[in-house]
Amino acid sequence: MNESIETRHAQSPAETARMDTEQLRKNFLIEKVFEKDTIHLTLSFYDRYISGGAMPADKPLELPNPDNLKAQYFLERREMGIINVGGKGTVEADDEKYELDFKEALYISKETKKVIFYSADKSNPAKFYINSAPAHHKFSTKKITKKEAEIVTLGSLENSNHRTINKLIVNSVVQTCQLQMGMTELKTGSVWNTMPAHTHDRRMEVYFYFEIPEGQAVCHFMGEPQESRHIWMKNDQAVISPNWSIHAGAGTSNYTFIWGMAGENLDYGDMDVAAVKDLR
Ligand SMILES: O=C(O)C(=O)C[C@H](O)C(=O)CO
Ligand SMILES: [Zn+2]
Repeated sequence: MNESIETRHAQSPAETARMDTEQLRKNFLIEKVFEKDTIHLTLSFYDRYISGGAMPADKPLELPNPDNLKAQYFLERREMGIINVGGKGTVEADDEKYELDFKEALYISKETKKVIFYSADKSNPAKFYINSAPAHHKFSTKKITKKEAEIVTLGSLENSNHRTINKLIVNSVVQTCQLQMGMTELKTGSVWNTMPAHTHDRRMEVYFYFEIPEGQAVCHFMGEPQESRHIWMKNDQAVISPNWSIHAGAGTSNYTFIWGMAGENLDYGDMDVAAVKDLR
């Protein structure tokens, strides 16, 4: 089997507050995103968001058509965002080929029938991190590099949260139905992302942590702002954040993460901020 799709049901804040470590991890953590010559996908019932990874090495990998979608093909009613977090690779979307280098992104429009993933060098395979949401309009497929991204620098070294937010798939850069994706890079010495933390009832979100150095980890905080829980994350793992949950993390070193979200609007700034002094 070179593909898998797992489903995750939506959990309420009250259920989540009663979960132990194992239950939290089972419901929200996505432990395995990348495996050589395999596509792993997780379908969350928060906004029917799909996240996962494709890592072609010895052979190209074709995007499957999971039975859960009951569609003629994966993107019949969906759009997709991809960010390469590995070696150089190519994504073929119908008859167009897009070369993606490390940290380059691709938005693929609804109604793209065939998507194939290739690596340029099997000894340094591409790792295509994939997010997908339901879509109701066909926009244009577009490659996005950091040059086209909207870039914002936030935080400070004094607050251990100096970071660069690369907004890659946002409505000022590319037209999408509901998908937004970007990548936040923490500066050396800064460990906190997304502080002050926030929720956004209008959208769910998935965080994918990478560039965590060997032997280090990130402690991801989730839950309602006054009822928080934590999940320890290793390199190349993702975590689902419900609309009602904060999503922030502190690492034992600096690191990079990809955020992806979908829901009611395309307004990146639409956040309900939880002041640090009020967190519990
Ligand atoms: O470090 C940050 O701050 C983020 O990257 C925040 C995410 O982009 C986010 O949560 C958007 O809603
Ligand atoms: Zn958010």
